[in-house]
Amino acid sequence: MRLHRNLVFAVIDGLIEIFNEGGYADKVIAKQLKRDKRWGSRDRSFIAETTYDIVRWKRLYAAIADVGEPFERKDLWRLFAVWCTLRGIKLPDWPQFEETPTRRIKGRFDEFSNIRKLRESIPDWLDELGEKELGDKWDAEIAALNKQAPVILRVNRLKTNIGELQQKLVEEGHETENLKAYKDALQLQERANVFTTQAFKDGLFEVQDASSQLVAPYLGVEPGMRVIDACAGAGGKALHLAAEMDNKGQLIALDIYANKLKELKRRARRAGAFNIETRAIDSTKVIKKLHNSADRVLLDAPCTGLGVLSRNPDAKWKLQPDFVAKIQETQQTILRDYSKMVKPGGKMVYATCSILPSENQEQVKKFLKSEEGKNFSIEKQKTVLSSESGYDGFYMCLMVKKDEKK
Ligand SMILES: C[S@@+](CC[C@H](N)C(=O)[O-])C[C@H]1O[C@@H](n2cnc3c(N)ncnc32)[C@H](O)[C@@H]1O
Repeated sequence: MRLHRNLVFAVIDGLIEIFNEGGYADKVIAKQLKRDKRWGSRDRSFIAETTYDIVRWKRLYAAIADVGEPFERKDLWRLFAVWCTLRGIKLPDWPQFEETPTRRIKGRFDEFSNIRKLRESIPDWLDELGEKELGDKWDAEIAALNKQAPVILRVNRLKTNIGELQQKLVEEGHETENLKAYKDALQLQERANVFTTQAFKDGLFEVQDASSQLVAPYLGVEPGMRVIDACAGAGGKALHLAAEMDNKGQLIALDIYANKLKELKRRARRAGAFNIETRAIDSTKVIKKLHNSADRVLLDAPCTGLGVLSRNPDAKWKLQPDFVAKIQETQQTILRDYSKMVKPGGKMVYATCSILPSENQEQVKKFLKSEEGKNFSIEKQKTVLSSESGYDGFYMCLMVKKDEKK
């Protein structure tokens, strides 16, 4: 691989913003990619993937390069040199790489491979938490979460079907594989920016991880039902629910952030999902009005996101231990308050994209013991580990509300 100076500069500039200025990797990369209109798809993927890689392996690379935060510019060049050396990429004779100790880099990599928190490049507290919660599964799980996530599409059944979409994508130069265990999923054979395809612009698919695609079907919605997606965000699952309902019935999408719901509406228009109504939760009245009214409620709760580190590696560095405790309180409040919207005999799914039992089955156990939770029982639950599925880590639990009349 030949390194191009302006692309490497874009990576280094991006890393400064992410590591030293608190920028979010996805936003910073999107900004860097706008620097030069002449960059082609290979150039763009070099910038995006290299930046994500160095973010993912920050702790390991910094230990190997013997540099610490806050990073100076020259330190980031050293991290980049480590990235190249470990990939077997020959360093060009640029002044920034003078005196790079290539052999020492390899030696230190071997040395650090015996220490999990360095090998897997994670903060001490996260390594301790993962081991405490997952025991001997943590080793394989964190290794899986450090792999680059594949690109998975969800075919929009409101507009097309798997075979038709595959054909359209072939015509636009993208081969996909049918994932048999996931009824609506296609995996891209080669990474590409599919958002620029006509098929995407026509709303024929969404980009959505395979594990995430299990959640909407888990709720068992049917056309004609009244369904509430209480933490709908920008609507990944809401769009899937609308397709599962065949656009029939009422789907109320709630969130505390109106701007996310605005984005949901835009995506719904593109997807041809017409039965979604959005409501921002700006007071407790919004929820009260919906008490005992829904056949199905989805609680896709805010969480640590520890199941989706593959696609969001900078969460390893942005996440703080006190946030873990805080978000767990929010999850319990959401379970308590929003479960009241389920009507007697109705069902609810509590889901997270976390792999921590304390955000998942432990939260459900606690809820079932509470005043409101006494009305519910578990119908089924599923823990998806990234190390076992090859996709994101997820949890989902389907609960039924008692119907006293029966
Ligand atoms: C896991 S994300 C949802 C992702 C979304 N369902 C999807 O599939 O694209 C959790 C969402 O919960 C929202 N949220 C956080 N606190 C909330 C609360 N107290 N009530 C409702 N929504 C909340 C966040 O704004 C965020 O959009």
